[in-house]
Amino acid sequence: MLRPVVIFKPVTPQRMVLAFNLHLLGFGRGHWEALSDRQLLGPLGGFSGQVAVRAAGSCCQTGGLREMAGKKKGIQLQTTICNQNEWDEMLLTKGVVVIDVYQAWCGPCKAVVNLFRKLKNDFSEDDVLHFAVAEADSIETLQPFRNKCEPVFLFCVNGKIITIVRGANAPLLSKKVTELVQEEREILAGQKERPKVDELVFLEEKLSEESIEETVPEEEEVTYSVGIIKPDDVLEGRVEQIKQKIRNAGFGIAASEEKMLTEEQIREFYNKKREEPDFDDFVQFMMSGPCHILIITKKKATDTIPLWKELHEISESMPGEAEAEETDRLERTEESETISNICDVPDSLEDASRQLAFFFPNFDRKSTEQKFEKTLALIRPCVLRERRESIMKSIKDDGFEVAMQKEITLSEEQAREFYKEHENEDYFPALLEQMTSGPTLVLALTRQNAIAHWREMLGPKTIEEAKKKNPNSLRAKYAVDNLAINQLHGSSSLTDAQKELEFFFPQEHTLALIKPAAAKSHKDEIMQKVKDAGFTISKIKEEALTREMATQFYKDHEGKPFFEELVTCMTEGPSVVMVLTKENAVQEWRQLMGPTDPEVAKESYPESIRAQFAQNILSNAVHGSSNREHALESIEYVFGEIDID
Ligand SMILES: Nc1ncnc2c1ncn2[C@@H]1O[C@H](COP(=O)(O)OP(=O)(O)OP(=O)(O)O)[C@@H](O)[C@H]1O
Repeated sequence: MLRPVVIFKPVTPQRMVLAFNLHLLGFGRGHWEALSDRQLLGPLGGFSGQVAVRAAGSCCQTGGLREMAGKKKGIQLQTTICNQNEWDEMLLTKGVVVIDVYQAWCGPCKAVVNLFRKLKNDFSEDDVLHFAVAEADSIETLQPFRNKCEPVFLFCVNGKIITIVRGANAPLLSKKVTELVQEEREILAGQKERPKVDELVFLEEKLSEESIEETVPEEEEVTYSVGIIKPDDVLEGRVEQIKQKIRNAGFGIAASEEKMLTEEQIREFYNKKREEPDFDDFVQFMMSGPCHILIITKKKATDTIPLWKELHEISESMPGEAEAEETDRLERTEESETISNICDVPDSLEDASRQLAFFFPNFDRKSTEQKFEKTLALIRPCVLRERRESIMKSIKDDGFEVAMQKEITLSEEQAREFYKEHENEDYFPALLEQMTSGPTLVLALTRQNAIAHWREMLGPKTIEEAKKKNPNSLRAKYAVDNLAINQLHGSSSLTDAQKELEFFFPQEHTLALIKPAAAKSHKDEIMQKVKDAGFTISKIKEEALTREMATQFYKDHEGKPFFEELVTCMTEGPSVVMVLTKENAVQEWRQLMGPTDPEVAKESYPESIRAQFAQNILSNAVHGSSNREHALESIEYVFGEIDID
């Protein structure tokens, strides 16, 4: 897994001294209580050899949130660790302790309790397995886990936190527990030496949601091959068509470069053909003009080389001329040319690796794999009117996701601001005129290497150059007669992309509230939806609204027949109140909430929160600010003047 979560460091002498002192002071054995339910909790004994549990109700916090599983039976499966002292005390426990680190607003993870109970039963004879819960906010050591939506399980073995599982991943939790308990058994039975394990140190930055989202998951691992597009195809302008064909066949293109190959490079790449009679002529031909060299990628799971070999066998041809709607034509084939005539590739993985190092010595696989980027794309007014569908198809076909989009007619002031770096250019007046002439489609596009890839699809900046050098590029294909301004824009660097995305999609805050009935029954599911939709939870608290607060929220409805009932419904128990942050947060949260009436929501937007979790129109699960001004007003009302940014 590439997810960077922790670094390792040995346990510090100070920690050991602290633990030892706590033990001397009587923390540990005296402070924890053993329970007599042997089946559930193991045999009685000294602290180091017994299940460490606290009697129900001894926790420093009370209330529904902190109800432990198993309370109904009068015993707790999981010990509650309330503060740093108790955390340090827990570290004295011998054996394996599985700690559910939770947030106050969502409580301990209920989904795993049955699994833990089963594991406890399975290993009841060993007395080496213990379970605990710890609220991230009340323990300094757990500071890096604060304000996270996902449950986190830490594994403490013999006083050291040695591993971590994120999410209520039952199979993984079960596997880890089983492995660790079995190892403990062997160690206790003298069959195995205790292995030297480093303790985990939690790093807040590395645990941030962003770093997780920006990292390519393991299953996305890719393999690489080098492809060469020959000089005649380059000279006759077929490079883009060939690349498109390669992408259509399910491959990615991580890099591409036009260059004159040296004789040595050609002989090296085509080494296998060296015995063929016309090999020298072929080498001369390859040196007759620039080639286009590609790094072709394929997800590892699908095995690059065999698939690539299959491509050699597919009898297909490329279309002749470039035309505006040629994406469709690319799909049509004339049965004459094999793909191996279009683009040459090595035969084996070993060759591919060698060629990659040979042609692209500086190519950094790791950084390429991890560059999952967002870029800004503009489709300008003239072309948007005529060719919207076809451009959107090219975007989707090339593996882009549209993360955000809006149509906007720029005012002259906005256009001047956006293009201020171009204001001394000859084309500036024409650009202003074009950008203010009607709606522009603004897109935030995501995929691996989005910035470079989108620019590559766009082609050269001027229409003249695009038509000459890359007639299949989008700027050439979608040029508008008599207009010198190209019709599509893409950010040129990561910094530009961030700046431009911020210009069109500024980060916004909204006030979101989970109403009392839903907070009671569906909090976890709703929080998961918030997280899945990519919101940052900038502030959160759980509290019962006063009538005054509820009236303030819904002041626009005062006097309506349902108003009193609405206020009652809003004050009948604790709500979860949040500041959600994202580009376009107000609108996106309202979209995720769904229509006011859950019956309508079920019809028109069944995935929405209200469709899934609302009871009725009054108790309709969630509330959200209706516009930016309301959002700022309500945020200040609930959280005071806060600096969220
Ligand atoms: N006709 C109605 N009958 C009963 N309750 C209603 C009715 N219309 C609105 N409500 C309640 O008043 C709340 C505020 O109404 P509004 O029209 O502002 O809906 P909304 O903007 O979708 O929801 P919210 O403001 O809660 O985010 C709704 O969430 C709903 O609970």
